[in-house]
Amino acid sequence: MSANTTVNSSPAVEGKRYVTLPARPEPLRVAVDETAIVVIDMQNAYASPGGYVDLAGFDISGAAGAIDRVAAVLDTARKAGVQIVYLQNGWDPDYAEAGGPGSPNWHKSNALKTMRARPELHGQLLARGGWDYEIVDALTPQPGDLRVHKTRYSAFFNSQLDSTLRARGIRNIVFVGIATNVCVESTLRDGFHLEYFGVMLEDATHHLGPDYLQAATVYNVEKFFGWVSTVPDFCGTFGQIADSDPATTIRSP
Ligand SMILES: C/C(=C/NC(N)=O)C(=O)O
Repeated sequence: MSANTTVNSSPAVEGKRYVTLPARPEPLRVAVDETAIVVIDMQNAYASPGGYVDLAGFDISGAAGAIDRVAAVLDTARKAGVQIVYLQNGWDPDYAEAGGPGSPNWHKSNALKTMRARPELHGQLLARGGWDYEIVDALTPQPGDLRVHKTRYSAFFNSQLDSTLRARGIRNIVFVGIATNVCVESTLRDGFHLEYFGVMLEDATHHLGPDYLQAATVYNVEKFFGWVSTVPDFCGTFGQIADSDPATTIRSP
């Protein structure tokens, strides 16, 4: 397929609204009501000073800009009638869901490691019900948005995400959130294997670690697992339609 040929994620059906999102490596034509925004872990843990990744020593200076750009995406999506699904990463307050020493998560989770190194933080990081687990104030979910809890990096693992999306006929997922190279990429990859068309808005994501990790995920998504687009392109495309706007509806010839 040539680099500029538009990819259709589903056959055209009369009465449905379609848009063509500029993306790399190809523009992607999607049905609006088969598309969801999946907001990965825009929680205080990952995006606020004093949250888990800040306390664990990661640079979160890029998170504030990501919050603003995610807010713009969500505003446009709501006006276009696109379903929004918020993922929240974490565990029960007793950390039973985190797994014990028999789980690799217990050994690799930087939140758990930080709490073991600083016992005064025990019970505060990524615990459901606490400030760290909550979505940042600027992105508070609105009526009609959905929230899905997850306990590992991939939002598809042991969660209700797949059934939540399938029940609503979603085939296309537009990903925003943190961290590009961990939970965003893990979820987009698993989505690919579950037959979802994944689009990452590169400027509405933020990575953890060196800058080359953002570039690496962008490369992986563009080359192997999905499509890469931007906030201006998403807002420019979906901003042209309002909920139930007939202008983009496919009609029989
Ligand atoms: C490192 C990390 C990443 N999470 C994410 N939301 O990408 C974690 O949860 O510990």
